[in-house]
Amino acid sequence: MLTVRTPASTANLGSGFDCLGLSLPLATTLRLWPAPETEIKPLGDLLRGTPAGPDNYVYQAMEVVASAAEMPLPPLHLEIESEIPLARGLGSSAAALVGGMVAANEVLGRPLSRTELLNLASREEGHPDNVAPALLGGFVVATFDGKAAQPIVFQPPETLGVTLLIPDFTLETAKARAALPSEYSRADTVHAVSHAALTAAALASGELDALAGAMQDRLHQPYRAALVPGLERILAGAPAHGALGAALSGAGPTVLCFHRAGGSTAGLHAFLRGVLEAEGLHGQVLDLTPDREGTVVRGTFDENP
Ligand SMILES: Nc1ncnc2c1ncn2[C@@H]1O[C@H](COP(=O)(O)OP(=O)(O)OP(=O)(O)O)[C@@H](O)[C@H]1O
Ligand SMILES: N[C@@H](CCO)C(=O)O
Repeated sequence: MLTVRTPASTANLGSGFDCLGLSLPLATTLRLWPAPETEIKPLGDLLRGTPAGPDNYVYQAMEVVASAAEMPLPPLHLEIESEIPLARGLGSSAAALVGGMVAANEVLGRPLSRTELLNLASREEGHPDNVAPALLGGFVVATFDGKAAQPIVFQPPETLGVTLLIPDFTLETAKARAALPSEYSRADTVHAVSHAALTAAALASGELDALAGAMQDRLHQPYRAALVPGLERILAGAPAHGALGAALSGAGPTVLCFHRAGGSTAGLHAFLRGVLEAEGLHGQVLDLTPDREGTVVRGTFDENP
């Protein structure tokens, strides 16, 4: 049996819109083996409602690789399980896409390189900031010119912890992107470039006290605040409650706070829950440490379970 495990990811980290991403330890897991006819089984509560046929996003990702490699997929059994809540800003679509692509590449005997897989996934997603950490793990800075992605991966400091506030409601990325303006002033552009660069430098150097200032953003968060009740209050108040910095995770509605790993996050949790309750919303607050491995493949397609 072939098993492919692909992590969740948080993109943007403030101003690093479409170019910064961090891999997180929740994962989507695919299990595949040969079968007389193709069968697709999404399992578990989080995948309820996702298609159990060839229109499933994971299988569509597999077909993208088959088409690029000009090789047909054999009939197969595909089980999909996920710990990543859908449409919450935690890279569920990137994990499904990258997992499916890596799985197809394994099934077909690895016709594509990792670089080719990353380029294909970036083209499908439109930007590399979730797919690159989903494939490569760790913290990724990546550009994308519409054809090829150029990633640099490094491991975040051991002292970096992550707190997520994951609301119960969903927000499709397409809707959250539609809320953004198509043009920005020079001042906002300079603000974005400088803050994204400073965020990357803070994470690369371990100068974590710079994060609160570095993670300021004028590019997407102000426009998405209307779609995420409580966002502005959290971004303004989190540092006073122990966060090193805070940002909307990807397209939202999850909000990400960094904290010092090993330190108490009780005050931060109480603050985040208080904002959620004040907005009349429900959700969960989770402490995690970054994923460092990216997509992991185990076993082979030849072995039946
Ligand atoms: N494991 C999966 N199997 C099938 N479809 C999936 C799976 N994971 C995600 N999807 C599809 O992707 C959609 C969510 O993608 P979307 O880009 O809106 O959000 P996200 O990837 O969770 O968040 P973000 O891109 O902001 O991090 C789901 O509604 C579903 O259609
Ligand atoms: N950079 C993307 C991440 C979500 O896919 C966005 O914020 O829209």
